[in-house]
Amino acid sequence: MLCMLVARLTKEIVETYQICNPQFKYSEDLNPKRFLTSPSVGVLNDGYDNVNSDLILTVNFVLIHLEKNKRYIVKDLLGHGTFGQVAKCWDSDTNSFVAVKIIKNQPAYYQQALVEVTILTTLNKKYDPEDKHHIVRIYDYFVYQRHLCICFELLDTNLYELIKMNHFRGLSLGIVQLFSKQILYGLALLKEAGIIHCDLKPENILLCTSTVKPAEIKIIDFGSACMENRTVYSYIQSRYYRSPEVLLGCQYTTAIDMWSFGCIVAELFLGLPLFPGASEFDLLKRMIEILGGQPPDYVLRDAKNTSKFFKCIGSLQNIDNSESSKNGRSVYQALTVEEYEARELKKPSIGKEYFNHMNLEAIVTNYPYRKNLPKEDILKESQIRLALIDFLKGLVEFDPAKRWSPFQASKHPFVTGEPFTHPYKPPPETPHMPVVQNIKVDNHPGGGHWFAAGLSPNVPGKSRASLYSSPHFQMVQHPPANSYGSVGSHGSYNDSVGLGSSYGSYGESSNMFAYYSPIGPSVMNMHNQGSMSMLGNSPDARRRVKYQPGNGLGISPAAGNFAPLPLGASPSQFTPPSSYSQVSVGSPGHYGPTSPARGTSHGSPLGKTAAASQFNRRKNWGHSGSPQTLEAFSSHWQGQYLDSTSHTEGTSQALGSSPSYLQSNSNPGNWKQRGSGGLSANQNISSLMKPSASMNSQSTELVYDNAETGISLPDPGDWDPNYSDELLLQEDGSDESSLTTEFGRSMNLGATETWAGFGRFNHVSSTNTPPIIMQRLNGPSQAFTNVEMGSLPMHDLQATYVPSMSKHFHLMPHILQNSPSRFGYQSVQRFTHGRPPHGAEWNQIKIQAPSSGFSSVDPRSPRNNSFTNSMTWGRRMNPPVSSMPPTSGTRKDYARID
Ligand SMILES: Nc1ncnc2c1ncn2[C@@H]1O[C@H](COP(=O)(O)OP(=O)(O)OP(=O)(O)O)[C@@H](O)[C@H]1O
Repeated sequence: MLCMLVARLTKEIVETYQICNPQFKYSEDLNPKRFLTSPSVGVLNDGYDNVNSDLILTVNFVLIHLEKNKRYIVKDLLGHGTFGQVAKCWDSDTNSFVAVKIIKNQPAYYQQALVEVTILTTLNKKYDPEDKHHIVRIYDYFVYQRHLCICFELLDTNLYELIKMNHFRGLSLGIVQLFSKQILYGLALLKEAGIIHCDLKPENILLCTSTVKPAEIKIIDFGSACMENRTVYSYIQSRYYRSPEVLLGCQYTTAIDMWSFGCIVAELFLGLPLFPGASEFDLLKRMIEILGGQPPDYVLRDAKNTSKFFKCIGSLQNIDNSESSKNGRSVYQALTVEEYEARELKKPSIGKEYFNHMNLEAIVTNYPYRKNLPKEDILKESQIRLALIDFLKGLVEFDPAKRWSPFQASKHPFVTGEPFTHPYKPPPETPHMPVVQNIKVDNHPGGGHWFAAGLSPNVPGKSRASLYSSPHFQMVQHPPANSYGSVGSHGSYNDSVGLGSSYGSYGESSNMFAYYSPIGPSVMNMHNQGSMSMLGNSPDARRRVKYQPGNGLGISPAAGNFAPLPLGASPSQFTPPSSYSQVSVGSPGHYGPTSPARGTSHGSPLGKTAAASQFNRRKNWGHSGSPQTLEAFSSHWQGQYLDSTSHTEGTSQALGSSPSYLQSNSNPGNWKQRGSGGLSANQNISSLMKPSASMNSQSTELVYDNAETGISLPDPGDWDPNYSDELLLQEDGSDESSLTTEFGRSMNLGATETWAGFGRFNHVSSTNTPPIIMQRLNGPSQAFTNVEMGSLPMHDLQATYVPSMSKHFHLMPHILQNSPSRFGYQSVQRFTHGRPPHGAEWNQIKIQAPSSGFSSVDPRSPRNNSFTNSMTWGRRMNPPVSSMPPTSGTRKDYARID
């Protein structure tokens, strides 16, 4: 009887209502909507979009891929980034959940998101068809309601969240080893493809869903990635993970990802970022202190930003490429805080110190051991720690030419599990193509022949020698005249089984580097307005284009040698006056002193607004991810916690459980397990979290030791929601127009054709434009062109271009020069959680006062607000893990590009 009543009042409630009132009619449309997007007021795009140009999502909102007639039903929000929202969606065709990134309805975001589509598609299909390299899979993309939607495999918690769930205590060495290996595997693939991720950090590495691939991770977020031989931006990488060469404004290669990787490995072990610089000055200072060195003189000599951080105390003539600072005597000396202040007329932000020991060895060596670890296990772990120190040294190596490549790092005993007996000497990286012989001149109207000189556009001349000898340098085979853009034929991994094979050219039909767009201009209502240079219209972009120190190219971009091609659409173009008009900037190098942009636009409005939104996101968002993440993950790791001994016995099993490792011996570097080591595949993830006091092999709950919760964490005071224009305000002294144009051209993308206007892209109208955007209203009008995605040498194109792609040429995402990711990097730094000091075990770590309510935070700090809403930021006072709010998908807490 009761059952029937319950059924009537639940399952059959509609019928019950109809019995009570025959007039009653149920309509799903009348149900209250559960909004996932905030703000949820539709003010743009016929009410579909909010003021931020985000599609307003509700639970059960249906995203439709019209061409395929495929429906994705929105169920939850997984995260939010610069580009838009990521929703967990139900794919009824496959009966599975997927993650759909719904890009903001603005052209710059759209264009940049196409870069991610293109790069990922290429990586997936061409380089990793069997999904062995720990790179997220892209399934689909389409435009719905004028939003580009990118469908990915659904992943779980990111590594930052994992560390956070472990109360910012490091993970066990076994898991650090396991994850290191997997990340290296991804990085090896990127290197092979000549792609630099440019934003590698813990929150861009996600665990696979527990049911699919437990204990596997994948690298996400290729929205900032670029081709190694087409590095254009100088403003990349999130600060904590930023490499010295990027910080100094040098040419860079895939080695910058290896630096970030080293920072990540250290953080996985320590639970805290290794270099939590509150500013670039602070970052460099920490690097110098912790690593006990500084960038080599040949790097400093050619770097754009050297004078910002160093003074010259010797003769520059003594610098003989990489040999100069060999004897430890450098002609450069790092500025003190006072000297920096005197030079820059502002105090550098300096963050707190979190480690008592200020060098890498001591920090790792003295990191607290797991409580109650038997002496012999401590001894064993101490040996592995020595291997870790040696491993890290090869990764966070100042000299990019000496920094290990993924292949070299993969052979390190820390990764292979072999006993560590002496400092590791990496095997030589197989040289790629002989550089000069394989270089073909890239013909273009402007006549600049970067590659004729055997140079990547950004290689300062004097650094060439060492760059070539670097394991990271890979000269991409330049396309012969009748092809357009070979990705290169390099076999960098020739350990037992070298790849050694060519990957063909971009022109292959299978190769998605022939950028294409899921939609045509008509869809976006962009109108062909004829050829037009975009360069002058892109004030922001020029500030981010890589500076060209020296004259390594033998060509001065300012000399107008390059083609009069556009730079691309700056996001600033998409914060336009309410009615747009075209500005014709048609000649080479017109981004000059006469440009309204020069000297008048300070920084990126998009960056600033993004920073603000990031701030709000951190402040307001709860954790919407799966609460079972860790438990689910853990459930696949049943077994005893393995001490350091078992580490060396279990790795091969753990990895063996991964098809990647089983099947990858013929892959780059022959990643076959060399020794035993690491983890049991059945190991409980909770037990892997290093400082856990109680390692219950069966428990899926982490048990923490109160004594270990007193660790001081990076201070929330470090975080600054105000975007720093520090880097963006620099006058380069060169005209990057040509440079960027050339970048575009050399990608062999797009034809010289202009599309202008906004169509139905959202404008940010004057009524809802934040003041920071308003400052751009008098700037150049928006117009975006095919050329902004690069100009294709047409003879090359015709020779090899796949006809089916030609219709999409106009939307080739070459516009990445003006990437919103570049513009939108926020000044969000890593949030810090103070915990009460506790326990002698942590005495190597500086203790911060218990921070309930973060009383130690400067009340004037804007950050302070964010910490009053403590739940959003995670817990600070050591509550049990079971009460942790679910965290996946909301990790946007810190360490963005400042
Ligand atoms: N495949 C996925 N599965 C689960 N969650 C995901 C997936 N991809 C992204 N997310 C979540 O969405 C968030 C935003 O994704 P992503 O970093 O790709 O966006 P973005 O706009 O490029 O961010 P950013 O501001 O860092 O550039 C991620 O931090 C993550 O939490």
